[in-house]
Amino acid sequence: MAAKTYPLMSRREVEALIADGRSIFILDQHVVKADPWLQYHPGGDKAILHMVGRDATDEVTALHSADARQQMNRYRIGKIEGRWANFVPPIQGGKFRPLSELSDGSEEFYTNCTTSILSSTASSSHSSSRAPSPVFDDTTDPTLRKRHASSSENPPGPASVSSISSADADDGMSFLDTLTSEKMNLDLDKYPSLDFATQDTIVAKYRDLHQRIKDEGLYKCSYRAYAIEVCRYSMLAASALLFLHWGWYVPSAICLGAFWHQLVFTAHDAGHMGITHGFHTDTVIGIIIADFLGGLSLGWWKRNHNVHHIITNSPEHDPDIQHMPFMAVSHRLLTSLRSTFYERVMTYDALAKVTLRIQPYTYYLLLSFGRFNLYALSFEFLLRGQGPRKGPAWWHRWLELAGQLFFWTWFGYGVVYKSIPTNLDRFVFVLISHMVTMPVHAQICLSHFAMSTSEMGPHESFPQKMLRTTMDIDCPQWLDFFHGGLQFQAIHHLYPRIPRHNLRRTQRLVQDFCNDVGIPYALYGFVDGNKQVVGTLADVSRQAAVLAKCQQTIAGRDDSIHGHSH
Ligand code: HEM
Repeated sequence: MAAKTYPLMSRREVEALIADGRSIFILDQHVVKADPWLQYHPGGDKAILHMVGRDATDEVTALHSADARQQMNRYRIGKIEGRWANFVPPIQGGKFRPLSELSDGSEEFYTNCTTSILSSTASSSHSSSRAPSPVFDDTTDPTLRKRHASSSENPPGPASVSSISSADADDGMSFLDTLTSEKMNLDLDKYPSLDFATQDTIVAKYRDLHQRIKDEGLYKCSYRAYAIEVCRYSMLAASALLFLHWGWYVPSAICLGAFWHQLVFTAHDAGHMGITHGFHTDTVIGIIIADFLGGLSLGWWKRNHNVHHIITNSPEHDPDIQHMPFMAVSHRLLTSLRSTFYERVMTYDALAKVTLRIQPYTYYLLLSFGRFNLYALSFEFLLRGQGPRKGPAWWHRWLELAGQLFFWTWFGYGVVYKSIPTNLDRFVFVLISHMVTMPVHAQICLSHFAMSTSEMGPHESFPQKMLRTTMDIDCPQWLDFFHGGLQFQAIHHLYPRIPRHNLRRTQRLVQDFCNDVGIPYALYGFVDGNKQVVGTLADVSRQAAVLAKCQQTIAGRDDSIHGHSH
């Protein structure tokens, strides 16, 4: 059968369709209109909305099976010629012009490219994607943008508060804007240029590497490695039951916590289709682990995590770094940003002003109670039906609800209520078993909290963004079971469906790739990585203190002006 041909579409035509409310992205040089599929999409609508107006080829390849990719052909409406220049998607504040506004032409095409880069730092909390950017607003051609002379001398890590001059700091917003510029400049210095030629080379090499990974069989799951995992899980579960039977509640709680801690890693693998690579099979494995054995919703986690993988470390869009009012890893959260994931303003309120000031000290304590919060979020997700209600994943919610019933029966009724005699013992058992899972929460935060949260615009390639916002943890191979594959986050973000037990082998290939294209590969020891995270929290805490001072000064100045005028 002859391959279907599609009409050639200009960037301007695509822009006009998006202005008209269509959800359009580019895949393999084709224009894909996803509107009819949005409500059926197992990955949720937000995952697609963050790709509108962009070339989504690398994101789509990373996150889908070959079958799903095949399905996307049904939604093709045209093709494009040449290099696609990404727009800022509407969900991120991008503005699109209907056809009537301007006619098509090369000059406008050029303006459009430039505009979308200039608007790169526009946040969804701004009314327009064309808000001036502190770094790019005096730039006319992004492809000509100069790297900073001092690039190699800049220390890694966040800009220090002391580097902000008092002139900048004389009002709160200019202080925060200066910080934003500083951090973006650090990234511009540290990472390859965002011009099209450089980014295209990175993408081409990233795709070559993907082919090599496939050729080397690194997508093949090691079932032997999972058999060892299952033995470990079974031993922990059996020990928890045995100790419970003997009335040794504390050792039992520790074993149960360790069992949950370990299970999370396999649920994560399954959630990424990283075991059998079958969407439904892996999801069912994930639901059995997360819901039936752990009482947490896999669907809730996927909904968050899918978006996190697409716009990693974006303060407005990535739910994994949105923990206001308890924690903030970016000074930008001090401006009450609007979360496009939660669809609400993350107010920097009176409570946040207190909690963020002490966040480096409360961080691990908060993480210790993380699992309780996850129950609440799971219930909300399942009861409100926030997951896909139609399409291939419609029934996952019902299986999850059955899983919740099962969990609260065996754990809530069977273990806590029936097997433990006193309320005090029950309380201690629940507390310890849940707090023992803290390292997994720390591990998740570790990968991203100390990495850049700067938005570098729509033309940054997928691999560069993933490596700029994610760090890996160096550990000896025998400790891999403790980190559960999450120590290879950067590699996992580049290729999320690679089975966990092959990530160590993939690491060497990725390191070569990074050296080749000049992207720094962030690799820290476990302790050093944690120090970086606490350092970032301390930085934001100090920035909050400076902001408060700026605001006090302004309030004082206003009062005295007011006083004089009377
Ligand atoms: C018309 C376009 C699309 C179709 C037909 C489609 C189809 C699918 C299908 C069938 C799955 C199930 C997993 C699989 O079999 O691979 C899936 C999952 C997923 N899709 Fe899409 N997709 C589309 C566009 C996108 C876009 C643009 C993104 C953003 C990068 C995206 C992100 C995801 C994610 C993150 C998952 C994982 C869901 C999970 O495991 O819970 N999809 N998609």
